[in-house]
Amino acid sequence: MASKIAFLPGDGVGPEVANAAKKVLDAAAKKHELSLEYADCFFGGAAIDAMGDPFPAETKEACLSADAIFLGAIGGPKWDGAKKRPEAGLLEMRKALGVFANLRPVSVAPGMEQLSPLREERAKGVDLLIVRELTGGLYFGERTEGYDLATDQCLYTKDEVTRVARIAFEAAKKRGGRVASVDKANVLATSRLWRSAVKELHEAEYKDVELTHVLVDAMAMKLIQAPAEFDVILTENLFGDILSDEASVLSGSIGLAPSASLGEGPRGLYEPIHGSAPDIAGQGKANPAGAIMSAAMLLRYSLGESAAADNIEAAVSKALASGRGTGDIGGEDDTASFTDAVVELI
Ligand SMILES: NC(=O)c1ccc[n+]([C@@H]2O[C@H](COP(=O)([O-])OP(=O)(O)OC[C@H]3O[C@@H](n4cnc5c(N)ncnc54)[C@H](O)[C@@H]3O)[C@@H](O)[C@H]2O)c1
Ligand SMILES: CC(C)[C@H](C(=O)O)[C@@H](O)C(=O)O
Ligand SMILES: [Mg+2]
Repeated sequence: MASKIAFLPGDGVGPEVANAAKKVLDAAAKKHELSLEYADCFFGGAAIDAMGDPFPAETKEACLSADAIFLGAIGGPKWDGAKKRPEAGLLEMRKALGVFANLRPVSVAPGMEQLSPLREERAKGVDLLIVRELTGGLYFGERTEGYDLATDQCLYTKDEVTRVARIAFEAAKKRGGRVASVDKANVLATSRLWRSAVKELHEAEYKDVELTHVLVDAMAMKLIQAPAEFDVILTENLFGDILSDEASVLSGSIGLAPSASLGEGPRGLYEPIHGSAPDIAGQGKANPAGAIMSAAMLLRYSLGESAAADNIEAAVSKALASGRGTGDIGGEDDTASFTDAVVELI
């Protein structure tokens, strides 16, 4: 039976990188004899234009009945004044899918240190996984918005912290065995709850994993100063959003960074971590590697096809190692020619 993928290209460079990922997925499917069926859906600004809502009921239904959801990117200045912005649609979708754990891996492959802005010793051996809580915290609290006063509520329950911490500890057991939990416990009540819930779970079930607690401002510094020291970085929604954009640049460009958002079951949401990049949209300049690697994560986590996922990841690494790449990493490819190079290697 065919695996069903809800396919949401979105806005700006979203469709450019999503179509690149689809091309690579199709090549991997052919090679590994997988049957994939796509349901094309309106989402984000494109859905506001077509249907008046960034997350229309039809799209929600297609996502909920799919095995996996693939998203390009959404948003852009065109919809800044919209009553319900594309970004609100994205938050609503993550909540509706129950994908509370967002995995954002960042690594610098041996020999690829020259792509990193750190360029030297510090970039060597960087291999980290950010586990970002995705359906709680400031992004989902109540808001009030007036002319001279606005508020955003930050709320976490212990259960919300424990379930995402468990994902981080389990991931660490399969990687380097270390978790750095990031919070702002010197100021925020939600961070003190975060720290005590993480400690309690560690004490009860994961004593074999090394756990440290790092304040978020210090982590912003350490990610530049000594990024190779870290293995799994566990953190709440807002901090994870910011630190993952920062960490992505360690490998050369935000355009290289993939993500998987997972909940209780195998169904997941896969998207590069970057946005719609309005400054380069429509010019064929977007780096599709993050979207392509997100497609690999889809095969691995939602469809259980790890051989096909390995094949895609190896093809991207090989293409990059041979000097192929888009302009953001100093290469001469456009989106299409880099994608073709990856397809060729598959
Ligand atoms: N998941 C998502 O869909 C998502 C994520 C982040 C931002 N956004 C939205 O995207 C819009 C633009 O946001 P922004 O400009 O702050 O962030 P952005 O990630 O779109 O772009 C930041 C910078 O990175 C560059 N960049 C991004 N993706 C790239 C790629 N694939 N290849 C090469 N360069 C790339 C851009 O050109 C830009 O200079 C906003 O509306 C924002 O809300 C959406
Ligand atoms: C667009 C925005 C809502 C989104 C987020 O903050 O989660 C984006 O920045 C991301 O990282 O996926
Ligand atoms: Mg972000």
